[in-house]
Amino acid sequence: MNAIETVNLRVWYGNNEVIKGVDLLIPQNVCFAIMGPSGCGKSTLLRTFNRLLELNEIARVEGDVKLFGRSVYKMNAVEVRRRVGMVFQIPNPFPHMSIYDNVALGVKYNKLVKSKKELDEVVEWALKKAALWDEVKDRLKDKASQLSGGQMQRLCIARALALKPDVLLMDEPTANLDPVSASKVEELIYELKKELTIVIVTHSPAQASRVSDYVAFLYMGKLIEIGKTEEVFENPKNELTERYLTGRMG
Ligand SMILES: Nc1ncnc2c1ncn2[C@@H]1O[C@H](COP(=O)(O)OP(=O)(O)OP(=O)(O)O)[C@@H](O)[C@H]1O
Repeated sequence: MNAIETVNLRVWYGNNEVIKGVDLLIPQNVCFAIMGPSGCGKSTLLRTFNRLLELNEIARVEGDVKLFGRSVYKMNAVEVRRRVGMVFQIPNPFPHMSIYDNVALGVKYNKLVKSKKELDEVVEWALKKAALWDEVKDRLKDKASQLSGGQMQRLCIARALALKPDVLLMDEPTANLDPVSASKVEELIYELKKELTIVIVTHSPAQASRVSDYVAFLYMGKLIEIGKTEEVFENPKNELTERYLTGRMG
């Protein structure tokens, strides 16, 4: 079964149609990249997957998004957002909260544990999964704002993982990181996709080719091409894809 499926998905902001009938299938346990030039609708598409888009009052969605075969619109929105975690372009931990609380908060809110001991275990587990534990284990009470940008982004990944999601959405997760921190996040993606499905938005073809198994090329709200990353990069079927991959598109 596919992790995510969209069926004739359309999105408008007011009268402006920005996603124009997208059908795509995202298999389980892969890293799936959505690439395309600025403004083509990548972030908008991603935000339909966990129903985050409906928090925007002027956004209107038509069509369907299925999570493991079930329409997300027939599920509880809070449950959808627990199962489909998200990491953003600018690391957004709660800066005044401790490192520990940043990870623990959602776990408590979703009542996923019964005791403090269990909570400690989940926090440790998530920080280990996000490859941050060794750097923070002796300073869990420090404020998140005291971390570096790269550490903050891994903290946000830990915060999402602590809810044990099936899918992790990453919207340009390395765009604001230095190269070393960015490659740490890319290594993490490689490890994490063994256990969950990752959908990453990137405007960098190089990053898509490094991290993803499948790739979709979006252009002006339309899905131009989709396939195994190797095949799309080696032999793009659409001229627009080729122009994008060879840097001949703005
Ligand atoms: N909150 C909003 N209100 C109105 N229009 C919006 C809103 N967010 C995005 N748009 C418009 O929708 C279109 C798609 O934007 P979106 O952010 O999804 O593209 P993107 O491919 O992720 O771009 P980028 O790579 O620059 O982040 C753009 O024309 C943008 O101006």
